[in-house]
Amino acid sequence: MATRTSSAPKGNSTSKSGGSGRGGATAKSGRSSSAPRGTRGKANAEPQQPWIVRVLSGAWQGVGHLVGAGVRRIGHDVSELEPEERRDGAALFNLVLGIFIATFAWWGFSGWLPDLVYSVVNGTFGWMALLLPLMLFVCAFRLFRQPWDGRGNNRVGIGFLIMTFAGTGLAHIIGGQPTVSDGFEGLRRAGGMLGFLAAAPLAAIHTAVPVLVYSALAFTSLLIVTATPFGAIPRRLREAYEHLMGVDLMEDGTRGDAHDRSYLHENDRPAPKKKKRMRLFGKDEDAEPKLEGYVGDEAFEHALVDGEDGTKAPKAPSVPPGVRRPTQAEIAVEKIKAAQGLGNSGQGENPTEAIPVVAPASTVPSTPVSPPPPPTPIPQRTEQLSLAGDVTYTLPASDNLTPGSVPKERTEANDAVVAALTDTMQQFNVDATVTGFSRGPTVTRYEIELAPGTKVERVTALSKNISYAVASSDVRILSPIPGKSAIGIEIPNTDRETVSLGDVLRSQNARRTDHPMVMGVGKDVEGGYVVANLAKMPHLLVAGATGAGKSSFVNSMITSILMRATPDEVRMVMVDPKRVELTAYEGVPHLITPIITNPKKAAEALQWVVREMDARYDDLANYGYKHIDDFNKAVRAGKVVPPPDSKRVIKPYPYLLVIVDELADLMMVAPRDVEDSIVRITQLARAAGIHLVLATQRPSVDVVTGLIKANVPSRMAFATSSVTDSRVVLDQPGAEKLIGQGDALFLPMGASKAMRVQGAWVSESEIHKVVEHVKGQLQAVYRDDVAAEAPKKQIDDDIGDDLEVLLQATELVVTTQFGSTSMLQRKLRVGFAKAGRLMDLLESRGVVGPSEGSKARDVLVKPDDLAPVLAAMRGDDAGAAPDAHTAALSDNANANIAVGGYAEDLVAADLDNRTQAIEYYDGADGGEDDDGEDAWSLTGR
Ligand SMILES: Nc1ncnc2c1ncn2[C@@H]1O[C@H](COP(=O)(O)OP(=O)(O)OP(=O)(O)O)[C@@H](O)[C@H]1O
Repeated sequence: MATRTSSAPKGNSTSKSGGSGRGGATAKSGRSSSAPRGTRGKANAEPQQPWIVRVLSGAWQGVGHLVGAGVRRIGHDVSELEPEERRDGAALFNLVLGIFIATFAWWGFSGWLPDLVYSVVNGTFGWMALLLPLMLFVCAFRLFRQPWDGRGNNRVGIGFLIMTFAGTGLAHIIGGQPTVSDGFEGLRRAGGMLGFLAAAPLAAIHTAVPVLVYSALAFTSLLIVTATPFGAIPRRLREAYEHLMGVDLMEDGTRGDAHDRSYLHENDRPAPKKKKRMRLFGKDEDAEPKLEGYVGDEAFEHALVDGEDGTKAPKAPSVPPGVRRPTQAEIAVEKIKAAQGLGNSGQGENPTEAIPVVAPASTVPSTPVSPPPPPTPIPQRTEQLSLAGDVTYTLPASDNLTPGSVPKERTEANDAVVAALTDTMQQFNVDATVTGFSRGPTVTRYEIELAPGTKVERVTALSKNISYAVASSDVRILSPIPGKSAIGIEIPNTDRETVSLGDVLRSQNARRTDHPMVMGVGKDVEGGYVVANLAKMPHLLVAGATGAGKSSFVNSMITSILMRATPDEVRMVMVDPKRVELTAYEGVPHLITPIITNPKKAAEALQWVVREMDARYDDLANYGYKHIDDFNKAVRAGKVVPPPDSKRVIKPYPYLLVIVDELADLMMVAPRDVEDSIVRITQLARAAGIHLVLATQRPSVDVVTGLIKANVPSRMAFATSSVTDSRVVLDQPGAEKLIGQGDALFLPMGASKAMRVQGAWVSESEIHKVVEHVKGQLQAVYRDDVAAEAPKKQIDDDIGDDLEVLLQATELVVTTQFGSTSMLQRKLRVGFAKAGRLMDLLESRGVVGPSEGSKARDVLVKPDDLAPVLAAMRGDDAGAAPDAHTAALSDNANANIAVGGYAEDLVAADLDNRTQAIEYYDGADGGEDDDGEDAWSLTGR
């Protein structure tokens, strides 16, 4: 059986679009430049052949193509073979020979020629001559339809040869072991000449020996032809049984799909019946995926081992059988042609511009194209705070944060992926080209452009095949890339890079603003630095599975603030129920209260934040300002004057950043209180300069409730364990495909699409240095009212969950001056038992007198006294007049600025310095304070 030995591209891997688009052009020229050796050899030899040979050969080929075209249309259509891939001449030879032998072996034709051939064939193979036509037909069928599958065709051919040999040996034994003395006629009626030669020596030992040997050989040949490994025999037998009994093969789809990958249109998979027929013809459709499956498994195993021992990144993964991967040189040649005209216009300088696929990385080794951010220090701000004349607070020096590794723009791993993507597109006949890629620290986004008329769905439907081809389960497809007519395929880098917080804070955009609430977020997929203003978010939800990078993000955030903000600009409340994540910051002067580790205390601290917010709002309302920034500006300008009889010194309010490292722990302790506080803070606190950052590893609906979600507009989703969690955090899937360790989707307020970023990394030692610097200058002055004041507002235990309805009942009874249980029942629509309980509560609080049988009770509170009674029930400090309350809180707020235990007048004396300082950054940032300004921004590299 004539087969091609080298694997050639399968037929339909070639675009038939006539080169429409670059994909088509690339595919075509790629193929022609890599025309099969056999074809090329033939073309060279042709001129040397006599014309008669050429004519006959041409005629033979012509008939072969004609028959082949018909055979390829049998069942599901595989007629899209390229001319140079066909083996129709050889296939026709097998077919004609099979028919010829069948004429006398099966149908008994006679004549001098059949008789002559019959004598030869029958004399050589004996009874096996009956099977020869069948074998030749199978070979012809394969050659017509799958000429590209050289390996499979060779296997079938070799299997048939072994089968013939074993069959003749067995036939010789069964035919009575004729000897040469029985003559040619005697041998023909057994195993023929071949059978005699095969079996006679073994039969001399014992008759059983050739029987055993050739039975085993025949069985083995059957396995070879059907490509069945020994281990798969039971499964094959079961399948065969199911097949014959007409039972649906459960696994068939999978096998069929895997096989289809090698030569069928993706959307053109055969119906189960057709698959059945193909298998009955001995086609190795089951075998191919199995064999290739082993190869594929190996590739994945290699990838794993490589990853483990840190050796070289895996090469592009295996491709389906018979499909030849274009060489790097071919890719380079084609892409250089395609990319001509793009020039080298500063590629890499603009992070939004993908690197065109021009040459393999071997010629562009893993070197950065654009320079890393300058390692120059962050300029010291002019408003360094002078405290008490002899203490000057300086921000930590930039060199406390070490520079990260130099970013790479292209590595060999990227080129391997480009080759794998190109192959996949070709295999599935998708007319698309990989036009470039943008390498980020964790993932690279490959850009794919479609030829006109090619559907986007053709590519998106290939996501699993792409995952397979690049040996990664974390492939994410963006269609389109926002702002571009291209599909983006994000594939994790096998050689990840760490993003240093120092680099992010030294980037252009971070330097552009002095706003103290600006933090370094990380780097996006295009390699641009992402910085965000926490004041503009205005509240942030950080979620992700354990180990995904939340705490590292929170560390980066806090360190950013410590690097950029003085304690009088930003104050922090840190809640760390896990107890270990934030301990490094204990004692920094930016803290208002020691780090809170007790969830119950944390819930109370949130209530303090609500009170602080109310106090700030009171000031805003009293003095007629809408935002704390305006109020602060007015204070510095001396426009805010306290009432003449007040001793209060009005000072600017610092921003207040409340960080909760594990929201779930708080929600478990006091879900209602925590939710109420968070909702109140998030609804109003923006104008008051109070901002919440809530982190959780359990983004489920009982932790991140609908109310919390609705009021926390910015989201940072690290890798989640399920798509449901992703939806809870982002309202869209995607986070479940992230690869952990700082890989995140960032959805700042106002953005419609989440941005993929690699979070900035700050090491323990860097944190330590920064914290030491900060603590060395000032000691933290904690406010004891944060956790202490809250118990005052405790609601009595006996009221429990009935506070709201009790307040209504009190209002009702006092305003109507009618203490009737049945009235409460009617008006409040409660049952008798509840109304009776409410009346008992009212009696215990002195609102009504004791029961007097069926008569209504006396009401002891006059309508004028209703407000303090209600306040007492709520747990508010009833005695404090609203004004006094506000003033006290405001003084507390001002005390926040009194760092280092200095007296208030000292702080007041410093006001001028601070005023100037704060005006400086407000002025520099003035334009950004407008509503609607993005909370985040990107910079170049
Ligand atoms: N931005 C990053 N860059 C590099 N590595 C990171 C980054 N973020 C996290 N990692 C790696 O991932 C590990 C786990 O991160 P982290 O402790 O922040 O996860 P977590 O989500 O807070 O987990 P848990 O909820 O269990 O505390 C870190 O020890 C670090 O090795």
